[in-house]
Amino acid sequence: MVHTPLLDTVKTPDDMKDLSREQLKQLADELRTEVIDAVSVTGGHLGAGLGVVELTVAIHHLFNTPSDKLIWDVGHQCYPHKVLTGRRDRIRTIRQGGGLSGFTKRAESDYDPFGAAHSSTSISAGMGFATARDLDGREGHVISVIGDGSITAGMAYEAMNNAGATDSRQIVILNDNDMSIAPPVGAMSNLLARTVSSGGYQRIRGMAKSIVKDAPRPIKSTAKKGEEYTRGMFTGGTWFEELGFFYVGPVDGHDLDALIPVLENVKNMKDGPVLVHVVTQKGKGYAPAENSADKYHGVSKFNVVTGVQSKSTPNAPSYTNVFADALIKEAQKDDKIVGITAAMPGGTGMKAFGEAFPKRMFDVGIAEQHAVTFAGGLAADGYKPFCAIYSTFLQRGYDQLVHDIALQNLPVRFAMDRAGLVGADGPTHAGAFDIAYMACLPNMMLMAAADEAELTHMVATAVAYNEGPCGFRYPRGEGTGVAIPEIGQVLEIGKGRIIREGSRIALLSYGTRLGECITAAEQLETLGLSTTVADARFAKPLDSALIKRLADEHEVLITIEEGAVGGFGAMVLHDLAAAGRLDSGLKIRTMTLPDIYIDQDTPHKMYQQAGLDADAIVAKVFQVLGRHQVDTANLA
Ligand SMILES: Cc1ncc(C[n+]2csc(CCOP(=O)(O)OP(=O)(O)O)c2C)c(N)n1
Ligand SMILES: CC(=O)[C@@H](O)[C@H](O)COP(=O)(O)O
Ligand SMILES: [Mg+2]
Repeated sequence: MVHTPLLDTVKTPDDMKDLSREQLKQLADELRTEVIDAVSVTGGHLGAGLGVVELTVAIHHLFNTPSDKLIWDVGHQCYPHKVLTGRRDRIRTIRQGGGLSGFTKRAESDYDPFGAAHSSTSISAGMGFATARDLDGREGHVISVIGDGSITAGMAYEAMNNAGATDSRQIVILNDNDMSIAPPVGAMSNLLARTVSSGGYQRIRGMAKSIVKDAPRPIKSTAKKGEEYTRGMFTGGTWFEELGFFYVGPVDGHDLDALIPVLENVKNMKDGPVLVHVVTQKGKGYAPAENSADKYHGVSKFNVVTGVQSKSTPNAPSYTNVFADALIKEAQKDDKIVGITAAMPGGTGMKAFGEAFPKRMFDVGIAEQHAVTFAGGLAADGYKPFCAIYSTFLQRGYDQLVHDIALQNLPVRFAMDRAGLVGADGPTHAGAFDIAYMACLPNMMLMAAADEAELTHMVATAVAYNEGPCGFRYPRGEGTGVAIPEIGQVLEIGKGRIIREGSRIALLSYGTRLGECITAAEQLETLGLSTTVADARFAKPLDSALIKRLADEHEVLITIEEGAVGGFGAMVLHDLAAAGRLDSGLKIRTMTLPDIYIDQDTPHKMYQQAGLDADAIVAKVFQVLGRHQVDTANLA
């Protein structure tokens, strides 16, 4: 049991207001211990939270949350914030079914004024709060905390460009730990590194003098030195100031003696946006995190003493690894293949690709919009770009998909990882919509892998398909354990396959629900219902001949997919309607994710809740036939 005498007295941030500096330091230590202990039993995002313990304490000590609005970018660093804001009793439920979300969530607490999980939204949202406050003539502060990784995304620049031209009071805290999930990339990252390493550059203007007047001596002398620097010096401060922000920093984000006076002065500023550049260490205060390459960005349960994470032995390779291996093999034969990731080299398998082909892999930072159009340019000039982006994050590049890729019919290949429900990350990360948002685009060719072997074939098919853009989707986690071919075979475009032949019920699967369909078919068979199972492979172009055959030769046709309404099932309905096949007595149903956001749980339970497992398929068949499942005697 963790010994936290001071933390025990903090039920809400109000209990922190009168704490002395020494007590706040003790509180930070206890808070760090509590977060480490909690994540050791739940797993989750750890390194980012450890890096902002002091910052979280300082903000809640100084500002009047929840009346003042505190907006965490991404929200993966919010565990210390949750502990201090009345959720400590549930912190060991974080990311579990029925428990706290792993991100900030409006429905969860008044202290989470804006939900997140996708990055780089906090400055825009903060500006919205600041503007609403100003329009109402209210008082109060708006604080957005954004990381050095997240500030690389276009949306953050759009927000700064807008906010910097106003005199609306808004505080942006740039939490610079020189890390994204992987090491950060890009010119902004270089600029921040130069800014931090240049140390005593801080330029002082009238306001900054008051900012440093309460600061401890080392900061004061740094600031004084800063006065002597010439105006044209190239520093991060200059850059943000050119954009209209009052820049303060860099400040040691683990030193409450530095942080509190600086934030206190910033709090007293009257007009305009201010950016406080805080330097922190990801994983701070926990040696295994500090010393690991990924700073314990996301961990499974672990032993607090050793830092060793529990690892379940996989039964099969992950889809991500199968994709990466297949692409590497294809790239050995075809030097036009290049890989692109938007700050997720490990998660998408692009790290392995980059190790095999250092000059042919591009990590563009958190910049999905740019990644898509960058791929478009490469494709337009003869390359075969594989843009590997999680389904949920590709949403951010949607106009680029439409306008830059599909409309121009450019052969960019979209490898859409994390398709379907993902588990602990919950609804923000569910790959729910890509079938619908991709299938409606003219020129787009679309596939979904039913297992690892199919994924290998789809990689080969995507390499061979140069007529226009295409996408293929596959889920998070391990595959089914089927044998993986050494090299994939090129599939016939728009042709599905029959997995098992039956006569009365037809199950048409798109993606990895195929296994559940086969299980359901076996159950139905034992109940006397002869069932065909087909794997559509393609959502676009659809295998109209296969669909027609299933419709013509069966009493019931059910489509199943790991996606939202408006996706594969809707495509099949359109196809049948166009062929006049909905005018007759065909009993057709579409099984999709329900039209709700499903909270985090194990993927198994989430699919159960979604009604997309074998039992639900069997139940659906009985419902269509108008029979109760227990009434098995007269089924055949
Ligand atoms: C739009 C989007 N793309 C990718 C991600 C995945 N992602 C989550 S956190 C993260 C790194 C963020 O780095 P930074 O903002 O510096 O925060 P840190 O983890 O270093 O505290 C990434 C790439 C995301 N959440 N949203
Ligand atoms: C916060 C965030 O967006 C990532 O850290 C994400 O949680 C990673 O998900 P995977 O574990 O599926 O790579
Ligand atoms: Mg960072």
